[in-house]
Amino acid sequence: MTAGRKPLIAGNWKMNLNHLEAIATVQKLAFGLNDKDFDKVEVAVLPPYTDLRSVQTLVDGDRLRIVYGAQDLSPFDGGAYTGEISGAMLAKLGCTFVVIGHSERRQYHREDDALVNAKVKAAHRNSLTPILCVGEGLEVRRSGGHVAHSVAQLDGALRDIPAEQVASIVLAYEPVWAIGTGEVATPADAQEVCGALRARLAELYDGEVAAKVRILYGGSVKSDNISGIMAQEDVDGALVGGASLDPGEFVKICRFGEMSG
Ligand SMILES: O=C[C@H](O)COP(=O)(O)O
Repeated sequence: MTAGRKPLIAGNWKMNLNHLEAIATVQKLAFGLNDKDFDKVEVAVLPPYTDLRSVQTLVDGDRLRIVYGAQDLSPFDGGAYTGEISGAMLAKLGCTFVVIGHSERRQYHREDDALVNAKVKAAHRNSLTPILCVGEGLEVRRSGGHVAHSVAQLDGALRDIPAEQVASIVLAYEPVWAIGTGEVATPADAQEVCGALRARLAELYDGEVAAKVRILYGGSVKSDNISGIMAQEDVDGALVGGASLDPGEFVKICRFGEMSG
């Protein structure tokens, strides 16, 4: 965490919580985060598509300082693509963010770097901020190729994306072996790859662009390990899966700076 980049804690609900559960969850989050001086951290929720309208109504109606986004989008802006959701539809629902290239999309839906790149472009066409995920599996980690692997995914995702668009992007380093396993990367592991991603941005663009980009860590983040992760220079927040489904725990994660010991 470095002054100048506002920390972002984003809860990726994955395929959990229907729209009624979403309303109850956001209400509990709002209750836990509603003091006026809690503005040092940007808090986002990333619900399933079917929850977005309910979340929008709640956030707008109660003027909550919680932003929200989707977990994926189509690379196309409209047309005969059964089952797809366009960036324009998400923008109309007031989404700020959209997750792109999550390892579960890469693994279960065979998304490759070219498709991830097309989705980043679709997000920008529709004024959505990508939360672009990269990260290695266990075999790559064991072979020592984790930095090169994550940097290569970054290169593929950002092909032909101009500097002014990259500056507003959010990156998320999520080692696949740490997702939903309870196996959290050490703060030093997180810093190693997040630092390498920032250095690569400086090479591809320049230091000014690299310094603006927020880089999150994701993988078994909980209230008892967030502080060590956030203490790292190049880690600007967290992409939280399982722990974001428990509003009490998610509030504690968002309030990481207030925890003692
Ligand atoms: O998008 C979130 C990540 O996949 C992390 O999930 P997790 O916190 O359940 O390990």
